[in-house]
Amino acid sequence: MRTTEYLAEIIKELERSAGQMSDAQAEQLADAIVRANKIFVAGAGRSGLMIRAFAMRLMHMGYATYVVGETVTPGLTQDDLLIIGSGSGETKSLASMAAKAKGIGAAVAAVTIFPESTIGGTADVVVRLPGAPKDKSDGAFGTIQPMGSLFEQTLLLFFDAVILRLMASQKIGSEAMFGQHANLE
Ligand SMILES: O=C([C@H](O)CO)[C@H](O)[C@H](O)COP(=O)(O)O
Repeated sequence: MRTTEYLAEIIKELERSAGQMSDAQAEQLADAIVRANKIFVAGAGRSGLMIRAFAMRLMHMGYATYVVGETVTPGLTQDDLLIIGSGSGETKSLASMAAKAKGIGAAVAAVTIFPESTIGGTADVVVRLPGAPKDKSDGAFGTIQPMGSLFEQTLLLFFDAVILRLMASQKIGSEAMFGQHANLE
């Protein structure tokens, strides 16, 4: 296939994925974000890149948002929310982070392919997204893409949809958000 044909196939996969998501689960995540004092996000590898993009938009909206592991990230408290993006739901560092956050009394949200995973089972709010886990992308999960690519793309688009949902409910527009954007870049 040509590159543009692969791209068309990826877009078809994403359209199929969109039809498999739950609005009720998305609402639970949006509610948890609005209720939280501070929001922490965590993810490994490519899933981590996608959740960092989400953190930036939450910051643009005025939410106190931190990426776990950054030098300036403060401590988590019981009034806070930890959002983890993990396709497998089994990434060890994230599973232990979720357990620690629960021990502190914070709310934990997981966005994952597998709600029954270790991280999904620990979380208070679970959003299931379609996709193939990184070690089993053999066609059985309806994707031609390698490893966790479909999940990771879906994660980015899902988070952008959550941002639009929050912008509407909190009545915050793009111009106000741009006012929060980094001016030292
Ligand atoms: O980077 C990744 C890999 O490229 C899969 O496509 C994963 O996102 C990373 O290994 C984290 O895995 P999950 O926690 O299962 O998302």
